[in-house]
Amino acid sequence: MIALTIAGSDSGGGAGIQADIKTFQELEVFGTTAITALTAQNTLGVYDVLDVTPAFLKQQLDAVLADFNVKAIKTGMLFSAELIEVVAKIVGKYKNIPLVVDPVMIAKGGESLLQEQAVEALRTKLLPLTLICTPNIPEAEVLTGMTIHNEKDIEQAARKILGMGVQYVVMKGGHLDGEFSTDTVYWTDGYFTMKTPRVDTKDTHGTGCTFSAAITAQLAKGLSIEDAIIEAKKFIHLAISNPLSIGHGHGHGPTNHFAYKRTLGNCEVIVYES
Ligand SMILES: Nc1ncnc2c1ncn2[C@@H]1O[C@H](COP(=O)(O)OP(=O)(O)O)[C@@H](O)[C@H]1O
Ligand SMILES: Cc1ncc(COP(=O)(O)O)c(N)n1
Repeated sequence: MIALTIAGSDSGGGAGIQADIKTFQELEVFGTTAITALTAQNTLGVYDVLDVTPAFLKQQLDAVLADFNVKAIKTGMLFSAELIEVVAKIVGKYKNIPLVVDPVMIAKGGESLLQEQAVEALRTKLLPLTLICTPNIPEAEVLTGMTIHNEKDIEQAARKILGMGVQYVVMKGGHLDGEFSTDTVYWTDGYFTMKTPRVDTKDTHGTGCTFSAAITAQLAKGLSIEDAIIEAKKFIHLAISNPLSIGHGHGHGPTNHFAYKRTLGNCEVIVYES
């Protein structure tokens, strides 16, 4: 099975393209890539960003899609409106390949990974092509212009994002408080909720990338949309709850991409169906 990630490189290895390939590998999916930008980054922050030209991103996408039988595609850091336009134009020609969009905007350290002017291109060009979009709460606020305080707001924001052309929205609850880290999956006429215990840690660098890469890998392997998302929730919970404790310890350390296989995917996800 082959998957493609269109994302930024994280020199620190915990997020971005590196997190995606490690996750694909762990799930026995062959990873191909189209890199949008290089970041000079570690557990303490992003020090610099160097984006590729739209023409070079197109070359990478054309090279991969012309040769490989790609079964699922994900996007991560897309950085600019120009790069989003290239992705939408090319991915739009492959409507049969499921597209997972992680609308990456801000790194855990607060640095911007998406230019402000690019949000509109994300909304209008890419979201209409998207099977599954995985915003965290701050990203959902930017996409919808809403302020999210409670479950009712989460549902309203999700419904707004569905209105932008997305088929399934996974509203991630990593940024909320509480005993559980709860994500809710919405589609036009239903939703379900997934809960795993919240791990008390600041080593959450790359959680969103890893989660969306795991969904993409499971789709590439042929799982249903619901099963792919639930299996990915196990993957990310195990990755967060088996810490690697690397880096200097003052910042956000990476999650453990080896944990899923080592624990045989052994993790309970509480699922409430609507
Ligand atoms: N401390 C935590 N304990 C358990 N699960 C978490 C924790 N933080 C995040 N998650 C889970 O990790 C996934 C990514 O969520 P989140 O951290 O909100 O994304 P992002 O990296 O985009 O900010 C979600 O499934 C979320 O519930
Ligand atoms: C290149 C790159 N892409 C994405 C993220 C976001 O990481 P997270 O998954 O923690 O939101 C990042 N820090 N760097």
